[in-house]
Amino acid sequence: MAVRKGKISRPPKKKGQWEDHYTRKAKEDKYPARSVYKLQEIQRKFTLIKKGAKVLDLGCSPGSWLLYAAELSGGGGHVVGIDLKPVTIKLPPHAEALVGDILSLTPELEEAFSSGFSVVISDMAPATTGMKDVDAARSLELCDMALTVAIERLLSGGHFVCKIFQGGDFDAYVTRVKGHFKQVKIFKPESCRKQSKEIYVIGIGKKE
Ligand SMILES: C[S@@+](CC[C@H](N)C(=O)[O-])C[C@H]1O[C@@H](n2cnc3c(N)ncnc32)[C@H](O)[C@@H]1O
Repeated sequence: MAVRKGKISRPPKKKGQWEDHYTRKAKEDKYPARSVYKLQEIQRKFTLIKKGAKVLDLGCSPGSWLLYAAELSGGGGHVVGIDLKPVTIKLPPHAEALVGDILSLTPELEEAFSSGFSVVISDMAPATTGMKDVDAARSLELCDMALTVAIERLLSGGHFVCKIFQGGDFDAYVTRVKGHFKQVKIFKPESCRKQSKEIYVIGIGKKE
């Protein structure tokens, strides 16, 4: 490895190094991100989003889950997303994306989320540092907020999907989810990158 001016110089990344089958497929299928296939696998296994569903999508940018959830719920449904970043893709009329921070909701956002949802999905991810424990702790903070939002806004019998970076508090989080849902499943979609610590906690049937 060549060393210059005290810095380690790494071989340049090849163009498209992180492109894989799912990235290419997302482009072909006209979704803005490969993450759509994770929700698709979850949907194929658990059938959580039905026609007419009212869905809240936390961490929705760039909009793949939002678009897919809107396709599943159809025109009779409604999908609302929130993210720190705007969604710039064209959405169908029954889907909307709001900009905001789930960790400090403004009264306007509280209002937009006020009515009963049949499904709350969260693919939120913190900006990663590469430090496993820090990343897991930040992910957990987002997951706890997603669970709070789900408990407050889901209809009885509603479902919850939440991405989490596995860390020391993972089991305790799953226990918290179990307190509010009739069934809880842990699922790692095939389309998750193999090196990723992410996994999905799925709460089925919110308790009364
Ligand atoms: C993996 S991306 C979501 C991809 C999305 N599901 C899709 O399919 O297009 C994770 C998102 O979580 C968002 N996020 C992270 N922290 C957030 C917060 N505090 N409030 C809202 N969104 C947040 C990020 O801005 C990022 O866009």
